[in-house]
Amino acid sequence: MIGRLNHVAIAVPDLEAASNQYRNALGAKVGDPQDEPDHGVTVVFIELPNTKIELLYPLGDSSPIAGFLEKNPSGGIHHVCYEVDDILAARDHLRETGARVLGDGTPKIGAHGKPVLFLHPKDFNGCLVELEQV
Ligand SMILES: CC[C@H](C(=O)O)C(=O)SCCNC(=O)CCNC(=O)[C@H](O)C(C)(C)COP(=O)(O)OP(=O)(O)OC[C@H]1O[C@@H](n2cnc3c(N)ncnc32)[C@H](O)[C@@H]1OP(=O)(O)O
Ligand SMILES: [Co+2]
Repeated sequence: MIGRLNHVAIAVPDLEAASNQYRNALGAKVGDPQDEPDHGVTVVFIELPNTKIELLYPLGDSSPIAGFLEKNPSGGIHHVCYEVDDILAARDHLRETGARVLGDGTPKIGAHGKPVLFLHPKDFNGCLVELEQV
């Protein structure tokens, strides 16, 4: 069911500093910050030859990543995103396996304009999993 690794997301305490570090120290192709108010984050995408890095910074006062950054003030890997062909079929299958789909199970439109869902980290070895329909 899951396909390519679409991105690895890193929550950062300073989006500009992290962007400059990837651009200057790591020589990566770094995009511009993109506010995603529906998700409570500002994101910066870094294009790699085989996947993307998604830098995340809280946006607004009820960001879902605020708690993560409080616990990890230097930042840290926040989630991985796998691609799926059919996100509703994936959701229903995962629910049948007992996995918790976060929210009410209705996909939201993510940063790439595609439907996304999240699976609880406690059900996937402490790793927050995002699914993106491509
Ligand atoms: C623009 C969209 C973009 C895209 O790719 O298109 C995005 O990726 S948006 C990304 C931001 N949105 C989300 O992350 C939505 C899904 N996340 C959530 O709903 C929350 O972050 C949640 C429920 C995973 C955790 O929320 P919170 O930290 O407030 O809850 P708890 O403190 O109760 O945490 C419960 C338990 O889980 C551990 N935890 C929390 N976050 C993570 C994480 N990222 N990775 C691994 N584990 C995580 C936390 O430490 C708690 O564990 P415990 O042992 O009980 O302390
Ligand atoms: Co993501």
